[in-house]
Amino acid sequence: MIQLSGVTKHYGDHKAVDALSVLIRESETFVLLGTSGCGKTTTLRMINRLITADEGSIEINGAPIDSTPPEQLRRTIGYVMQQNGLFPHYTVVENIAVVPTLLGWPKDQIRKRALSLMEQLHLPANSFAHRYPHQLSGGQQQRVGVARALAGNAPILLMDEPFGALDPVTRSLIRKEFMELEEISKKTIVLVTHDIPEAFEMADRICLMNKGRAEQTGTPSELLFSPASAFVRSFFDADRELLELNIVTMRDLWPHLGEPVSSSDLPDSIRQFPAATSCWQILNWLTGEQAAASVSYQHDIKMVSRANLLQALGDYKTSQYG
Ligand SMILES: Nc1ncnc2c1ncn2[C@@H]1O[C@H](COP(=O)(O)OP(=O)(O)OP(=O)(O)O)[C@@H](O)[C@H]1O
Repeated sequence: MIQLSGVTKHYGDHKAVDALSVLIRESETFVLLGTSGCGKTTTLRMINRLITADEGSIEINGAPIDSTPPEQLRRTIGYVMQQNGLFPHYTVVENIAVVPTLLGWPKDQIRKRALSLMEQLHLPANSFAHRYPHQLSGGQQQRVGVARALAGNAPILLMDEPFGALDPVTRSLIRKEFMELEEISKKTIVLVTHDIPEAFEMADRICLMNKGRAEQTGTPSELLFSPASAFVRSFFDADRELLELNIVTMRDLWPHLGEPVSSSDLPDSIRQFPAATSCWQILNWLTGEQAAASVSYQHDIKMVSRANLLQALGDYKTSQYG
């Protein structure tokens, strides 16, 4: 758990972060979202003491961060930088090994950990282990950056626009691979991004920042459907339809769909989706030859066509936005 209370940072007369209070829960992915210059990176870097707050306090599991020397604190907090921040004269393995080495792990344990991370991050050791950062593509460098941040098994991971420098295809691929890593699910992750779809895809909760302040903190669904201010509402306007399709699941639409059917009435060929499936995924399936899909929830099954899905989505949105 990370608690920021009334945290403020000035640069000269400019308040980069202004009395920010947020509680980041254990094992959640918490996204700091906002336009350029709103104070996201400054906030992130205050958590691992790369920047010192002028006012307010930051606690990790109830202990003020300034009660631990910065170097020691940073060994318990992984950090992925925007431009990977790899050491240019270290090989891939040496870069990944930095924190475990500082932690005094035995050599073979370090090597084993580095090789296992390389495998998980799709960097085969036989071709990548001894390369230097300049011999890697941007996507590969970013994978090494992630591996390095994970290597020491830190319970907290800070990520500053980790996929920001990549092209959209690589970006979405690496993001997906990252989210599938098993060890990620147990970590408390604080991620900085200005990319709204990325925030929605990754976040358990989002803090939308504006001029150093938190405009609203909540789940993606809360921010989208129950904006706390005109700023929050307009921030999502350009992406609203796509976000809605991605965020609303068949479970949400369940009361707005037709009556359940008996499984014996279903054609053999019909594809069945779980209720956690998003509207976007079902609509993509229904764009082909498919006229209908079925959705299961608890012990019931319902049929959906494109038309009744869109109708149910319209009803759901009316009930949410009012
Ligand atoms: N070292 C510094 N000296 C002076 N001003 C700074 C410094 N670092 C950041 N700032 C200013 O503080 C504000 C917040 O910067 P910060 O990097 O936290 O924003 P951000 O939301 O992360 O932006 P971006 O998405 O562009 O990285 C900006 O106005 C920036 O110009």
